[in-house]
Amino acid sequence: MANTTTDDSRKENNQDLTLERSNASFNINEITEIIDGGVDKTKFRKEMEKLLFDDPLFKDFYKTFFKTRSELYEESIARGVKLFSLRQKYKWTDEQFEVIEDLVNHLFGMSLHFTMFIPSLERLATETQKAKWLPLATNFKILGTYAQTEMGHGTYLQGLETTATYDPVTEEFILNTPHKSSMKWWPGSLGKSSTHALVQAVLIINGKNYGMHPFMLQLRSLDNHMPLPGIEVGDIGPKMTVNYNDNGFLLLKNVRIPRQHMLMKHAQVSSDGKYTSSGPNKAIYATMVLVRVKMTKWVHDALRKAITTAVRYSAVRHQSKMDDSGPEPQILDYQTQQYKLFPVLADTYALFFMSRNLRRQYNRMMEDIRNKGSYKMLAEIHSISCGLKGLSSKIGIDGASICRTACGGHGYLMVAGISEVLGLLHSVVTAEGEYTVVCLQTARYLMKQIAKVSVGEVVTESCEYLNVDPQSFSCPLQTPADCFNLTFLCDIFRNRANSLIRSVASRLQIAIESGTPQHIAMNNNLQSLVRVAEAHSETIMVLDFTAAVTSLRTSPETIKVLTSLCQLHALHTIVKHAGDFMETESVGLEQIKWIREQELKLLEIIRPNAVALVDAFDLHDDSLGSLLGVYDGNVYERLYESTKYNPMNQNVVHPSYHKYLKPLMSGEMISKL
Ligand SMILES: CCCCCCCCCCCCCCCCCCCCCC(=O)SCCNC(=O)CCNC(=O)[C@H](O)C(C)(C)COP(=O)(O)OP(=O)(O)OC[C@H]1O[C@@H](n2cnc3c(N)ncnc32)[C@H](O)[C@@H]1OP(=O)(O)O
Ligand SMILES: Cc1cc2nc3c(=O)[nH]c(=O)nc-3n(C[C@H](O)[C@H](O)[C@H](O)COP(=O)(O)OP(=O)(O)OC[C@H]3O[C@@H](n4cnc5c(N)ncnc54)[C@H](O)[C@@H]3O)c2cc1C
Repeated sequence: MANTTTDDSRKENNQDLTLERSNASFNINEITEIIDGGVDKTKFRKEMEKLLFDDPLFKDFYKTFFKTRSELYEESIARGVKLFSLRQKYKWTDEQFEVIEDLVNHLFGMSLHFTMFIPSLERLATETQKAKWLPLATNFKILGTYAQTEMGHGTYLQGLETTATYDPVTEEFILNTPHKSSMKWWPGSLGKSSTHALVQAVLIINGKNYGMHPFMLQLRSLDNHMPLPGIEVGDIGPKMTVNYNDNGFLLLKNVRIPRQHMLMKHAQVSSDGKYTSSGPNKAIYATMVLVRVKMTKWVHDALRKAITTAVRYSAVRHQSKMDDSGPEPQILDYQTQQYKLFPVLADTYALFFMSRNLRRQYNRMMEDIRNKGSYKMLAEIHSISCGLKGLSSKIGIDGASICRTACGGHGYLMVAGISEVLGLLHSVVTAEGEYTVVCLQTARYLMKQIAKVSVGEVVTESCEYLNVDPQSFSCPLQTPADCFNLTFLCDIFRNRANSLIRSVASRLQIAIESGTPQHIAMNNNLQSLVRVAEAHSETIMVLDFTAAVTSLRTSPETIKVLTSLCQLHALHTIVKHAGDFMETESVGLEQIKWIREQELKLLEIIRPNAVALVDAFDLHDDSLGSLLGVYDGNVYERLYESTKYNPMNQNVVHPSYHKYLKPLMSGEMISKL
């Protein structure tokens, strides 16, 4: 039976949805608990939904679509302040706060305070610095952001131009953004809200450039919020989405800060200007790794909203006829609709299991760093998280676009909620490392791993498949039924990635050995390098999903339905990249035909459980933020109701009629020309 997180005061459930729900072959609560992480966590989430969505500040998400930017900003600050106060009152942990962030769609002001500012202090500050700033930050005496990107450089951190020049006489750093291109541009909550910023700037001592380092900078007075001397700060303007957020710009002119305001956990400057460093030189990039890991889960959160909307709407929407004498079918019954939506549904689940595993690996790495001072896993986690952040954002954008179009005209309305999801996903594909750029980081790592294999060195866990010689591989699919064998499918993914990696590595080696300068050889293979990063990341996703479904401790019915999704995720990914799989002889032409047939069979298998599989995400209507995807399915009534909130309908006759249309129609306008 369905969970009861929706607003019961509303109408009767739509009959189609009721029937769909009664047809489910499994207990949706089992999946809900897996996704929440256990019964207690489901209970906590439901309590939080009650707490939040009884409050008008967090209710009826769709009304935000009718607001101006300034109203959106103000409302988001009110939400942020409420959430921060509740966090303190109830002593929510970071993990619990992440649940809250998801419930409210990250739609609250100052979100970077907890997403980046505090984690940066935790990772980059010394114990003394932490003792000073963390209590101020966690008690909201200071509100912070992460200011790294500049107008001229976001990707290439070695090209940053903001300078922090050490003055040993006063024991201060002097901060400057010397050119227009050096101004900080993009940091969230910088424009109007933050009192402080973690500024990444190039450290200069005695004229020597030591590269990017983190500095704590107070931006605004704590009395009246005015910018401090030498600081110009403001909002960068309307964006594709996240318009509630005051992403900002920042210019600095000879702003002096005490020496102790450089975050010195990994690098230190003594009072007489001596530079020392400890730990790996990329340790100052630590916060970016954390956010990339989190983003893979954010993509799952976003995509499950889009797919819930699209599947439920497809179950209540009837259109056209399959058979002249029959009724208009649910659009979900068209094979084409299923082929659009079920692979997205499968991807959404794949994203969940992948992001859960990535987070676990990240947590293990952090434990190693904290307890043993060991950074051994850092390179591996950096490489995996880059590729998976990139891949998940691509899957998210593609999937949400499909959901949008699958909802026809109504899907184009903002109140359908999918455009908002899509816009948010577009921010994820770019922020925290642009897609191509992060893929290339993964590819760089893969090239190093394959070089290790060639000299008999041990490779890291995610690359173990490189130890196999692709020459010894033969496609394990002997019959169409083999296409459902997850062990076979995993081997096929491993072989495709292995072959692609080896072939690019060998092309690079040949080019370099024949005298092509390394940077030219790299550039000539850049697209292939992105492709190997994608292949590697897709392999990880399939392996993670398979490992999860084959080790689940739940009912056979639930395992069965999740296994079908895992199979569909793998088969659909093969079909999307059939060229790659055939080129690497991971599958043959015959197998591709079987895979296509089996994919269609899976649509039929999944169809009876489609609604239950999105219900299992157990999204509260106020979190879903879509009038097409509401739990009760009364879509048309909701759409009509929404016109009441539309400011365009405030006056029956709009003032522009009197100003323009009437004079045109009466001839007055033309006679004036
Ligand atoms: C209905 C509604 C429904 C709605 C539903 C919605 C539901 C929910 C949806 C939720 C949506 C919410 C939306 C909120 C908005 C978004 C907020 C996000 C905030 C974003 C904040 C930011 O955006 S903040 C800025 C991030 N800005 C970058 O991300 C710069 C990229 N650029 C680099 O990151 C470096 O520039 C780059 C390339 C590594 C090269 O760095 P470089 O040049 O120094 O290094 P090289 O390439 O030379 O590499 C040298 C060696 O360093 C190694 N290495 C490099 N990085 C390393 C590292 N991190 N850790 C360890 N090792 C590392 C490498 O592996 C090499 O190792 P080796 O030598 O052994 O090979
Ligand atoms: C919503 C949002 C929120 C953000 N929040 C913050 C924040 O809080 N703090 C902060 O500091 N920053 C923030 N940013 C900035 C963000 O981190 C950068 O925009 C991002 O890292 C991309 O860098 P860029 O803009 O320089 O893109 P560019 O690097 O200019 O990318 C443009 C194109 O150039 C290509 N390209 C660039 N370099 C290479 C290369 N080496 N090889 C191949 N192709 C390349 C890219 O693939 C891309 O196609 C935010 C951005 C967004 C959109």
